[in-house]
Amino acid sequence: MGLDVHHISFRYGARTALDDVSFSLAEGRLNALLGPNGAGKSTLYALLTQLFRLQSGEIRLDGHSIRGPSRVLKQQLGVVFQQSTLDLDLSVMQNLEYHGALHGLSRRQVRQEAGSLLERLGLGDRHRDSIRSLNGGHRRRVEIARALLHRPSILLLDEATVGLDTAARQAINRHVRELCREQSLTVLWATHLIEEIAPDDPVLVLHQGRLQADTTAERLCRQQQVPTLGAAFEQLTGLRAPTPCS
Ligand SMILES: Nc1ncnc2c1ncn2[C@@H]1O[C@H](COP(=O)(O)OP(=O)(O)OP(=O)(O)O)[C@@H](O)[C@H]1O
Repeated sequence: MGLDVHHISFRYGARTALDDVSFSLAEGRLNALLGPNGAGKSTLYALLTQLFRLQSGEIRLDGHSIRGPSRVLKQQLGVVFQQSTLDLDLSVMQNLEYHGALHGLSRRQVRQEAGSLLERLGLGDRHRDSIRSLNGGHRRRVEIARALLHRPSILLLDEATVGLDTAARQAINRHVRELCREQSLTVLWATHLIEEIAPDDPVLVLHQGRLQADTTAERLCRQQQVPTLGAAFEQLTGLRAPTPCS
């Protein structure tokens, strides 16, 4: 399922958060959305998920323009926001069941789907555990499982690995790449961490609301005539590429 963003601009009063942004997601791939703080990533996610109304431009799903609240878009998108929305006192499965009910799935459907998703995400034995008892990396994986429960074809992750240690970040990155490969899942992976991006990943670089690059990481390095994506990022934004804290 193709997702295109076509000439989107968005303002908060006098402040421009997105300025004429257009791109198409590569299907079945992890599309990295790289941008420093304040680049406009969260605003873009709020528009894609229809949390905010478009001010100008359009979103197209498989070539069809989405106008107004769309059930089709809702069905095709799975979303993991920056802030966790899991209920800490409920179990992993209860959290998934609650979300499934919102999407009209029966308990049985949820249990079937959740079983294989949790297995795939390395949480096969944690169904009954409360969210509170899980570490940050495992909570993130539950959120990914929850986002995929209704079988969307596109997964939007907004800084999904923020605050996690290196091992947990790498594990989540690996799991998401497996889902792309094995299920042709299309992913938009917003990050400010260069190290999460592979050389052949499609990369969108957003800075001050403008799309500065739409290519693969290796092509971007060639275009900018620099050896690393970090150096290309610095050249495009004038900012040092952030490195993880741990
Ligand atoms: N509610 C708001 N009111 C006014 N300005 C806002 C609001 N939300 C965001 N902005 C501004 O819009 C721009 C884009 O912000 P946005 O949160 O989309 O960026 P971001 O790339 O997600 O940043 P971060 O990584 O820090 O979350 C920034 O200049 C920000 O200050």
